[in-house]
Amino acid sequence: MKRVQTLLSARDVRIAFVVSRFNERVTRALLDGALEAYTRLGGNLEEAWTVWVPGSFELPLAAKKLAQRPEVDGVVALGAVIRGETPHFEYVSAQAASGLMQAMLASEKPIAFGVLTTDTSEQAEARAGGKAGNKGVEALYSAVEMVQLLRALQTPS
Ligand SMILES: Nc1c(NC[C@H](O)[C@H](O)[C@H](O)CO)[nH]c(=O)[nH]c1=O
Ligand SMILES: CC(=O)[C@@H](O)COP(=O)(O)O
Repeated sequence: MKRVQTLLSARDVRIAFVVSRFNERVTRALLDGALEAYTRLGGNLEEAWTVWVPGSFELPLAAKKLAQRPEVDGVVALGAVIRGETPHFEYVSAQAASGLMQAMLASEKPIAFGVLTTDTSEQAEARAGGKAGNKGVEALYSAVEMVQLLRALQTPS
């Protein structure tokens, strides 16, 4: 049985970060976690793109453009969509997720989904470095692992 074993390392993995400015206090905490994890894995922040967009609805377009750059191996997309009084939450969160998936498949580069979709601000803060962890860190780990996996799969066995 063929298997792929990857030791998580970002030493030669160039990750770009795209972040929603909406709910910036939460999204900056997601970004801080992701950048710290990237550094811890050996990533070079000096060469890393960090791009801000108005909201999560705009993440897919910027993520796709970054993924299409030859010097980018993978993208981490970070946002916080917090339910309000109207169905707007459903549309923003669903299209952000769908758009990022389409961007990943079109670019054939990993685009990690680090977008919180919560009912309350408290739930969002708990997932951005609080008691429920940091989804930005999880998204970074996913992006690095997928870059390494795709490289292994492209290497003749
Ligand atoms: N309500 C939230 C938004 N709304 C803004 C949209 O993402 C978009 O920027 C606007 O509709 C203009 O196109 N965005 C979030 O990221 N989080 C929210 O809670
Ligand atoms: C997710 C959203 O767009 C939300 O913040 C908007 O709030 P509201 O539904 O009260 O307009």
